[in-house]
Amino acid sequence: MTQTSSSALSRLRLGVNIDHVATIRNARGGVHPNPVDAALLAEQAGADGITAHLREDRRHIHDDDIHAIKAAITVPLNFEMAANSEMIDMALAVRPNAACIVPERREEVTTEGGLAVVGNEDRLGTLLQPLKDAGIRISLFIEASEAEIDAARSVGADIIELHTGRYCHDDTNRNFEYTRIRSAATYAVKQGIECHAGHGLTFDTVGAIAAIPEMEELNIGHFLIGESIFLGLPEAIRRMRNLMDDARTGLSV
Ligand SMILES: CC(=O)[C@@H](O)[C@H](O)COP(=O)(O)O
Ligand SMILES: NCC(=O)COP(=O)(O)O
Repeated sequence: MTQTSSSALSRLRLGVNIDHVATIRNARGGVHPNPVDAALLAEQAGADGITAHLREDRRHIHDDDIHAIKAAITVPLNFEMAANSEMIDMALAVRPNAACIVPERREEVTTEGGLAVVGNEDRLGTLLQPLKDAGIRISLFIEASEAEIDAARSVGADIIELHTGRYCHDDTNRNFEYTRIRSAATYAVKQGIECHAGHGLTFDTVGAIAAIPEMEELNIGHFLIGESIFLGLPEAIRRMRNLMDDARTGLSV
């Protein structure tokens, strides 16, 4: 195995998800804190992209937030959305850099798993074609499995984002979950698909995922917004960025 400096690897991008700034705002039904301000602060602090999830129930991010964020930021917008025609229309109106298709269940507290692409290829392929025609990159938020990666490729996905929730939250099976994610990342890149990861990542869990050489982007939100209460958002981002960079220093491929 050869030692490769981190400079020889593509720089691992950090997408900051600002959903839960809107959660705090909505708690009082007002306008503060403004997710747009958070997105700009994150960009100034070194975020390589902004992620925002317009849920069908609008529990946090609202339609106006998406339009305002897209107009304000200069880094790419990763627009998270459910696989339905309402969100397709929204994505075509906003024209984000990427649309990340995530599963939604109104009763869920947060995303519970990956999108079921296997078995839904025809529906997803047809639904997402207008986004591809518009030049919007297609990202599918999936479980770490070769079958889901193959299905994602068959519907024209440019990117897969591997769900890291169980890896982050299940102390008993963390090694097993890590091995699944690592294998899936290697497989995805061999299939010509860009590999991202996200959900539940913290200062304690980001390192092993960041050290996967095929990983190109991590999307991190809830933990960073929580940490920003204590450290401030720029410092929380700075610490996460340093942990990601440290994890890739001296990587062997
Ligand atoms: C797909 C994912 O893991 C998150 O990006 C998603 O936004 C989680 O949903 P909430 O932000 O509503 O917790
Ligand atoms: N797709 C994952 C994401 O955007 C952020 O997830 P989380 O860090 O808020 O759990």
